[in-house]
Amino acid sequence: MSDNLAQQHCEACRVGAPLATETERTDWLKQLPDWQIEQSDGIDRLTRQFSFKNFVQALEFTNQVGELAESMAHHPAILTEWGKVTVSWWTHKIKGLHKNDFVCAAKTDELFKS
Ligand SMILES: C[C@H](O)[C@H](O)[C@H]1CNC2=NC(N)=NC(=O)C2=N1
Repeated sequence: MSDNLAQQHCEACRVGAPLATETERTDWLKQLPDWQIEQSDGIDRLTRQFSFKNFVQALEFTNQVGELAESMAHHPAILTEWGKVTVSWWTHKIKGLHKNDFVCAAKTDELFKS
C-alpha cells in the first residue's frame, strides 16, 4: 500500500507532468473508497458526493474545500446543492489525473471527517 496520501503535498502543476498510471490509480484508489473515476469532456476526474443536513452545512464545506484548494494551488470543480456537495479533482494542465488529484481527494475526505 502506498504511503498515506492525506499527509502528502501537491507538487507544482506543470505541462508535461506524468499522468497517473493504471497501477498507481488502482493503488491510490484503495485509500479513496468513496471516490470514483468518471470521464467528463473526455477527461478522467476523481469525483465524490458528500451529504449534509442542509444548504448552510454544504456551503461551509464548500468553502473549506476552496481554502484547501488555494493552499495547494490546485483546484477542483465543486457543485454545491441543498444537502449535497460534489467535488471533482483533475489536473487541467495535463487534461487528466495526476498524483496531486489523489492527494487532494484524500485531504478532502479529511476535511469531511473533521
Ligand atoms: C497558474 C495556476 O497556478 C495554475 O493554472 C494552476 C491553478 N490550479 C490548478 N488546478 C488544477 N486542478 N489543475 C491545474 O492544472 C491547475 N493549475
